[in-house]
This record gives sequence, structure tokens and C-alpha cells, in this order.
Amino acid sequence: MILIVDINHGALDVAREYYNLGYRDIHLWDIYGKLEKDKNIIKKYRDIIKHLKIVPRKEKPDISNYQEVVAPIHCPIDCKFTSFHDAVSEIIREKYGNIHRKFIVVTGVKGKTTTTELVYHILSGEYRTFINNSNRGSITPVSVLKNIDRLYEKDAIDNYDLFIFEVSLGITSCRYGALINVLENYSIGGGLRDALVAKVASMKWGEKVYINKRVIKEYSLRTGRSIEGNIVEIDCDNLEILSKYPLKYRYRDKVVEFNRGVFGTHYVENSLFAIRICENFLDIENILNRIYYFKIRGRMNIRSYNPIIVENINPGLDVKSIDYAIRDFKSVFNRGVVVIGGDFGCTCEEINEKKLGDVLSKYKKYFKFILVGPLGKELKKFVDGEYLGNLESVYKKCPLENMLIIYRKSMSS
Ligand SMILES: Nc1ncnc2c1ncn2[C@@H]1O[C@H](COP(=O)(O)OP(=O)(O)OP(=O)(O)O)[C@@H](O)[C@H]1O
Repeated sequence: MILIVDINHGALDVAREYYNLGYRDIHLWDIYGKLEKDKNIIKKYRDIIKHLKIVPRKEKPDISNYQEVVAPIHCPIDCKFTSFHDAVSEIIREKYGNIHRKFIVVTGVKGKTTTTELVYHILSGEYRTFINNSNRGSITPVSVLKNIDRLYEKDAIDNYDLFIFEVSLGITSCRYGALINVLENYSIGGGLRDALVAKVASMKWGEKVYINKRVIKEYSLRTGRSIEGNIVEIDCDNLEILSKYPLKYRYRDKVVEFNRGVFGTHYVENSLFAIRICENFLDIENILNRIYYFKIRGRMNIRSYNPIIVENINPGLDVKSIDYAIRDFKSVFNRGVVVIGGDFGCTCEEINEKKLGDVLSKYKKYFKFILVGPLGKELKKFVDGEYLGNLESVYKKCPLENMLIIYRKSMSS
């Protein structure tokens, strides 16, 4: 008997794969009551649901009855289980042989989307490249499998030489994997595990994995163990930054240079990973040339030049990345306006408005604050600032000063 947990994160897809691989007696625990809330799921997965025993949310299955439990790594269950990262990695190998040898998989706390977009931008000059990241869809481990299934169904898999995936909380089987940072280590699984240990545990799925030196150090301090596998340590902290805007830094005997449309020193870390991965495929001149033309919306892009407006509008902004964004902006422009706010409920990790308020207070000598969206409304309790409702009202005001816009934008808005 096998127990698969959590429909929200793809348990029905995983169950279907196990069934097709010959497993029987599959129980599925709908831990968050998804089937009660969303009747469309029953229609969509009728073919597999009829072969499963569904354990409803209110019932707690007796784990000791099962030979194997399969669950998302952040699932709040206290037992030994196969993570979805492990299950998906094995299923891909079973179903598709060596296709994972064409995969580049990126994980981390901040910069996953930017790094996958960079790798895609660099490699797609020479390779037929597929990408999935949070700009384009779900980034659960199961989404890797679903993307490959879809390409096979459409007979489109041979249209690509390489496949780039952003995956949350760890990598799945791949030729090249990357763990770019653990900017904020947070607890998962109701406090039973943490993001750092979860991400590191998945590194075994990469034939070669690029890991931030800071993460290697933090992991060793936290657990007393070293990370196993074919690891390339990436040291992002000892580089010579030649200019913050336009961004330029020294890489070996070369200069990495960005165009004026992107802003922020976090691009150093993200591009360093992109360069190291892409060096497996292209020569450095070609890579540097592509980087110069890189642009990405909503992640510290320049919206206009006089005065400067920098836009940081995306779902993944946490307190630390907001702090870094303002610090970077201050280090180049010194003063101006910070527009701050947006939505709640963008990601599993909710933003703490009180902590954010404390961070903003550090900068109140230098910046005027304009507050926007539901988060902005809450921030009024912690910082002085004009509440302007939404971003449209901000743009209508025609700013006269340099302005940084930080807006946590949910995928649905
Ligand atoms: N390497 C980095 N270090 C610190 N902050 C970063 C880094 N890369 C990006 N950021 C900040 O995080 C924001 C989100 O970046 P990005 O979307 O690339 O991260 P992500 O990991 O995909 O986020 P999420 O998956 O949580 O939405 C950026 O706009 C920037 O402010």
C-alpha cells in the first residue's frame, strides 16, 4: 500500500504515474481538502481517481500502514517519505530514459526566475531551448514532468536541444543544477524541516551542481555535514564590481557588462551562475555579448530614464530582497521616492509587514514613501507615507524625482 499526499501540489499527477508504472493499492490523502473545494478536479482526473482510495482532509491516515509515503518536501507530516522532487526525478528516468541529461534546473530562494531567463537568453542564440519558470507557469517539481509530458503529447519534444526549469525547494534530475542562494532560510513542513536542508537534499539529482559558497558554508555550520555530489562552488562575494550602474564587473580576465535597462547588484550573483552553466555550451565571448542585451520586466528594470524609474514588480519579493533593492537604489541615486506595497497571498511565504516596516524605517532619511495596494495600506501602521491606492495613480503623478517601485504582485492580478 502506498500513500500519496497533497492534491494542491500535484498528488494526482504523481498517483497517475505510479499507477501507470504498475503500482496498485494507492491511497491519496487530500490533506487540504482540494476535492471538496474544486469539483473540476474530479472531472479532470476522473481516469485516475477511480483507481485510488481518497482519504479526505478530516481523516488522518495511519502512516504505519503504508510501505511508502510520497509527499511534497514542505508537507507537514512527521515520518520518512519520498519527496515529490525524488519521485518526479525517478519517474522522468523511468518514462523518458536519459532526457534529463538535456535539463538545466535552477533552485534557490531569490533569483531563480532571473537566472533561468538569463540562461535562456544566452543559450537560445545557439540552441533550441525550452524554458519553464514562474514567469510562465507553476514551478513545483511536478510541473517539470507535466511540461515534458505535454511536449511529448504534442510531438514537440524533438524541437528542443535543451530544457531549462525553475523549480521551488530543490532540483529534479538534470545534467546541470544550480542552488543560487538561500537568502532567507525559512521553516517548512510546519517547522519539521527547513528550506536550506530541503534544497541541499535534492542536489544529488544533478550530474553537476553549481552551489553558492555561502550556502555550502551555512549548510556545514547548520548540520556539521558537507554536501555530497559533483559540486562546483560559486563565490559571488569576491568579485570586483567596476560600476553599479550601468552594471559592470570583472570575471577572470573579462568584463561582464549589462545594458542600462537593468539595475541592481543581485544581477552579479545571478549572471555568475548563468555564465558558469552556459560555459558548458558556449565560449565566454559569445556569453558576454548575449548578457549585454539581456532585459527582464518587473525585476529591477528601468521604466524611464529622466528621472529614473526602476520597477521591481513581481510575486517573489520578500523582506530581504526588498531591503537589498532599496540599498542598491540608494547606493547609486542616494535620494528619491520609494513606492512600496502590492498584494498579500502571492506565494506560500507571506510577507511580514511589521518586519518590512522596520526595514523601511532605516531608509526614511533618504526616501519619501508612497504606499500602494493592500500591503501598502497595512504598512501605513509602520511607516509615514502617502497612500495612493494603486500603481496607475503613481504613474499619473509624473514623478520629478528618481523613483524605485517595489510591488509584490500576485500572479492573478
Ligand atoms: N541573487 C539575488 N539576491 C538577492 N535578491 C535577488 C536576487 N535575485 C533577485 N533578487 C530580488 O528578488 C526579486 C525576485 O527575483 P526573481 O523573480 O528572479 O526570484 P525568484 O527566486 O524567481 O522569486 P520567487 O520564485 O520567489 O517568485 C528581484 O526583483 C530582486 O529584487
